[in-house]
Amino acid sequence: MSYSYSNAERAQILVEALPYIKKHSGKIVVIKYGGNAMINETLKQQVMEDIVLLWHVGVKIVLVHGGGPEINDLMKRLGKKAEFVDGLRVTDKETIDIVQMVLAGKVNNTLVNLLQMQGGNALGLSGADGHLIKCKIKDPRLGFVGEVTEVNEKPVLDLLEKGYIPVVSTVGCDDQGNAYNINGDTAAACIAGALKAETFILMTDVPGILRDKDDDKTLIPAVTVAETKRLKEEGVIAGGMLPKVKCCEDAIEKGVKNVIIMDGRVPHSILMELLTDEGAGTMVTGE
Ligand SMILES: Nc1ncnc2c1ncn2[C@@H]1O[C@H](COP(=O)(O)OP(=O)(O)O)[C@@H](O)[C@H]1O
Ligand SMILES: CC(=O)N[C@@H](CCC(=O)OP(=O)(O)O)C(=O)O
Repeated sequence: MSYSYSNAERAQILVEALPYIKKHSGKIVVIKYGGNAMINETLKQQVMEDIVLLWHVGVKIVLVHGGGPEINDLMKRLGKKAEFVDGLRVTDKETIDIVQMVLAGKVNNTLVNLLQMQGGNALGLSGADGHLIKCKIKDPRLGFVGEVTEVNEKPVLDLLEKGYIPVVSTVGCDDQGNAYNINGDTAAACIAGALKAETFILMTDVPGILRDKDDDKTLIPAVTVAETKRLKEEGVIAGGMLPKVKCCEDAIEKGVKNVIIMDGRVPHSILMELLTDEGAGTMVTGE
């Protein structure tokens, strides 16, 4: 989309971003990207543009991605039925191979490529690289689904230090070399926590935490962890939002300053959140 702004208006818009650029430059921002926001090619392109723009102004971006719909797609093509228990994919031996191929292979490569096409310098790694994500079996009934036991943030810090955008797929491994499938939100929250990120952005398919989940106009722009606990007790936060909010709480407990649940379907929502006073989605903070 292009707008008919005068040059003076364009300059004014850029100047208005200056305090926000100063605020975030040099800080670590972890972005969890996945789900439907990753299916739409135009939206995907816009997310990559946002990331590269922020990277150019000195924000230390770490992109952690899922790819559930793409795993479903390959499973279907291979004639395998996808099965979920409490939102987690039942992952047998064959499925973990598919998960690795899709997440650490196709999706990771594609995102690295797209970032580089926008002029960014990206480097892909999986949770198995550099012992980034260690895990153990979460529940034997789920097969190779990993529960994160340890995050070694050093490889990510090294890449940030060298000026790269690390792009992380959420496959982990144990000391015996078994690969595990980890839920994208959970893995991203663990990485954000280990990095003590300034900001952790969780992209989803709803505007944020809503007071009435069927009414987008009831968006709650900001909540504290104490308030999320109350909203859960009241039943306002339920269903798929429950594990998401748990990820926010865990990340904050580990030292992340702000977590933002935002709508990945809104074009340039990342820039709106970080570089304007409009904000986007729900910001969760410790107090
Ligand atoms: N208070 C709430 N605000 C927003 N969404 C909520 C709320 N309570 C429950 N939900 C449900 O949570 C879902 C988001 O979780 P989910 O679909 O698992 O996200 P994703 O696919 O991005 O991981 C929404 O589609 C909505 O149905
Ligand atoms: C254990 C488990 O369920 N893992 C997820 C990992 C991918 C993911 O989380 O993808 P999104 O972020 O796109 O949802 C899965 O297999 O679908």
